Amino acid sequence: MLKIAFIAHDRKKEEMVNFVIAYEHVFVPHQLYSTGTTGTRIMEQTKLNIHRFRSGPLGGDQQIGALVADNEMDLIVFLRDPLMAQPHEPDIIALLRLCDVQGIPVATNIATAELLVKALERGDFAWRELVHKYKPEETQ
Ligand SMILES: O=C(CO)COP(=O)(O)O
Repeated sequence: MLKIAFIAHDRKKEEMVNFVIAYEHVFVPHQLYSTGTTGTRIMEQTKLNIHRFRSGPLGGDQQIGALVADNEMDLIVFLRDPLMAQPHEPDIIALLRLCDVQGIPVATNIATAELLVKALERGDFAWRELVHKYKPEETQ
């Protein structure tokens, strides 16, 4: 079971919901997380159970970032709006930076999200199970 997070900016929420509906069967066995409003929208349209953090502007990206910092998160689908300024831009950059620090697969557009979910479906994320199994004591 992997930990997967969904985050979408407002003008990307419909795309996110459609994406999750299309691959609901792939996500079912995993532990799912999201920022506040994104999770609400997904849960309204699917049968998935998602742990919702705060809304992005209220710290949700940072809460997911905390799991990334501990190398706990396995996959993030973060559909960003590249054409709209966000009040919490520093939080967004911080989350993406931490993904790069830990080497966490993160999709910031739907094309990459599709490729990653197909990789997930094929079992290409088995290496993440090994990361958890052999995580050094001091980082647990
Ligand atoms: O702003 C967000 C990510 O930066 C998303 O937050 P919401 O899912 O609460 O809209």
